[in-house]
Amino acid sequence: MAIAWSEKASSMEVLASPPSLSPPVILTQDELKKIAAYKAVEFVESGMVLGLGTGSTAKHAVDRIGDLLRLGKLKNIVGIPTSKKTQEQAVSLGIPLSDLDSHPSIDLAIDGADEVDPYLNLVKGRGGSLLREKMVEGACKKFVCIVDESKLVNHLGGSGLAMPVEVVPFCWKFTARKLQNMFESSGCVAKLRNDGKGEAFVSDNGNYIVDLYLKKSIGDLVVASDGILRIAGVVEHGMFLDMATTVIVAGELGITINNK
Ligand SMILES: O=C(CO)[C@H](O)[C@H](O)COP(=O)(O)O
Repeated sequence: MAIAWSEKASSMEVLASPPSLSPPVILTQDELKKIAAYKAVEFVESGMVLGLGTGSTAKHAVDRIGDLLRLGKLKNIVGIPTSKKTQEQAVSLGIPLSDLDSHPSIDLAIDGADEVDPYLNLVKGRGGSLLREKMVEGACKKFVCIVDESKLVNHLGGSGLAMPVEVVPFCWKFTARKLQNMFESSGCVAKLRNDGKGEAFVSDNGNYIVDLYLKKSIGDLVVASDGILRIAGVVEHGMFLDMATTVIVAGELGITINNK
């Protein structure tokens, strides 16, 4: 049976509230992201192999890990970055890096998300790194997702923002049309993502991203996922179903930790 975040909220523990000050402190979205990220880094222990996420929320976590390494509070960390951008950030912070070939089992990954439903299914990839994120986070014993409360939705696609699908550049219009037709009854419009300079956005893997905009729920998520992956030309999609083991949500009322 479908549930909504508002129903779930009554059963969630608020772990930390901002201090009660007068006048009330309004935290920015970025401050909330940082609070969630710092909380997640409390799960990190010396000696761990860590999946390092991508995006403005994950960036705070990577910064924090770098700080703790520099201060000697964490030791012997190996990071597995989920994008070239995170790789550059981690190198600049002196975090030792490796890859899935050498470290096929990861202790813990920390990453953001674009949407989180009440079952802790996610949409990821508005930053364009969904393939590497799915590979790394799929290899994790624990995947802690960190979001501010604006990312909570009652069903995936519910924010009205993009549901990303990574496709090969070859005949991308053909693939985009197939995707749009597949979700026609959900009012789907498929658009090629651009890089903001008039060209197609190209992922770290040399692929394009087709963003699906949905007016209605796409129904059964496993059926939708399987359907998308059966289209030749699709590399991966941004639905992360049953992957997050914990979602940390930072909001004006404090932090909630939601475990699978
Ligand atoms: O999936 C992602 C990148 O591919 C990001 O984690 C997601 O887009 C959230 O980004 P942000 O933390 O900047 O809101």
